[in-house]
Amino acid sequence: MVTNVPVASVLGPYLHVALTGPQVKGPLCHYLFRAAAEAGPHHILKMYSTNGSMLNISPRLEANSEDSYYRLEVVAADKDSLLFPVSVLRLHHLESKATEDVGKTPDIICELKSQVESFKRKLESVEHLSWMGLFKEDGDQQLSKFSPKPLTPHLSAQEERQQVRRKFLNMSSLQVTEEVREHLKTPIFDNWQWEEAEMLVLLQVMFTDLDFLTAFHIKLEVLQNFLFEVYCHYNSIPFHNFRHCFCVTQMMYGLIWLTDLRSKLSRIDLLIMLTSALCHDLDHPGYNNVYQINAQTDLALRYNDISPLENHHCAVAFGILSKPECNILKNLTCEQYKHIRGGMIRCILATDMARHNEILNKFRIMQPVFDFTNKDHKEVLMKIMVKVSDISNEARPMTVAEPWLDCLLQEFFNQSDTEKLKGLPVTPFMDRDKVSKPSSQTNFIRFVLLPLFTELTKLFPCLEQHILEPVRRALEYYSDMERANKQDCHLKCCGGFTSSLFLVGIMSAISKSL
Ligand SMILES: Nc1nc2c(ncn2[C@@H]2O[C@@H]3COP(=O)(O)O[C@H]3[C@H]2O)c(=O)[nH]1
Ligand SMILES: [Zn+2]
Repeated sequence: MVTNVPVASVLGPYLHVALTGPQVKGPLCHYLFRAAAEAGPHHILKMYSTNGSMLNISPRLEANSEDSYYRLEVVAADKDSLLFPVSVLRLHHLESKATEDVGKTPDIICELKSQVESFKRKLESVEHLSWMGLFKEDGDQQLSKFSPKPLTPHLSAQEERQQVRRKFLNMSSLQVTEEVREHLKTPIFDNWQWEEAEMLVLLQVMFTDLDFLTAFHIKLEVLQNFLFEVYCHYNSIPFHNFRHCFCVTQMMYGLIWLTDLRSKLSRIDLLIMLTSALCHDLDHPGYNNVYQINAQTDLALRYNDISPLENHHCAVAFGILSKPECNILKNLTCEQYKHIRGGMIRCILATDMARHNEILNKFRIMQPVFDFTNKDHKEVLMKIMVKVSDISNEARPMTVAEPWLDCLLQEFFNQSDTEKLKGLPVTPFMDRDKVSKPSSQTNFIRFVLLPLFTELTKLFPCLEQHILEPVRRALEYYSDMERANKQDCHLKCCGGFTSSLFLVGIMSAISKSL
């Protein structure tokens, strides 16, 4: 632990720090050494400001005063632990052992337990987002829209899924009205009003209305098994969940109709795009590639740090397809299967944002001479279509898009909290202490969405009104919000800082491929 303290820490700020005992002062590294030595090699240090927010331990920490001392805490979790479950288990173990030896639970263990519980509550609650104005006036209503449905207490996850399956199978797709079918083909479709079983029916409608069942001899029952397994393999996490999968697939479906791709690409390529959208985030754990690599997770080890998540999503997809009762590709020729497998792997791996510039630049070069009969051109277009669908929330009406941003930030903050707790590098644009909702979005729209959507709109000018204009309106909306926030002195500092943080963060992720 001590040897991991960066050399620069020696030059760190002069600090007033409260350790467990009295308040003391001196350079940052002094406390790190002292606390690390006291804590032992498997513990993690956390630093808090006087108002209780967690700080990055770094030489750039601001020097403070006796009135605004920092608090340094030791967390009972080691670097291999799965954070809370394991640390809580360890505490229980420690508690029972200490109780056996001493006859009562020592104060230090009570204190540690209450710290773990309080941090756990902080991670699980979404109220902390309110300080950034994350919720509009009717916050409660919105919260209920995007927060996961509470499980019926007596139902296990398994039973709940079976209930969804029964509902799904009992609902005939014929019940989906013509009006809903038409709506499903547009980016203004409101995903929040549908429950899981209904989303499964709507996915079934997408596959049937594109004639995939007849073209590829897919039995309805097999399609239903496949869709249900896909649903089961998304996790209940704030953003990368089954509803996100539904949205991305629905946007892909909408784009296919809006751009009349049915007349430009083969049916098999459309199947690749829709199925890739459906499977692109399967079994997402809620922690991104940077985390996987820094934390040396099993996924990073398995895939040698190369797009670990996207490789995993793809492997899970083909795992599902390997079950005969779910295999929608089983009646295809070997040649067709190989084509679809290759296409899906390319499309799903293309959703790694570290490859964003590489793929967008390829598309830019092809743009002036784009040829729908050219294999390379088609492959890049298919990747671009999946990428656009994946990050298309802001192309939706504001009432649909905004709750998605809240969900995304919740997942970001969960990750950065964990990074802090485990002593890993903190991903800057995910840090709850540094990021604000409008600055995160204005930067994402300016530097990622507009360049990508503009390029696709050059090929399909009709998309201007459907995806470019709403994104421009969203930029105005968040720019106004940013300006309003800047009138508040505290947020002014955060906002300015966040812009540069965002750029450093997202651009370093994006430029990895260059
Ligand atoms: N700030 C911001 N980031 C987004 C938005 N939509 C998608 N992203 C990011 O783009 C990434 C696309 O790939 P991931 O799903 O891994 O993670 C996604 C987020 O990090 C958005 O609306 N705002
Ligand atoms: Zn996604």
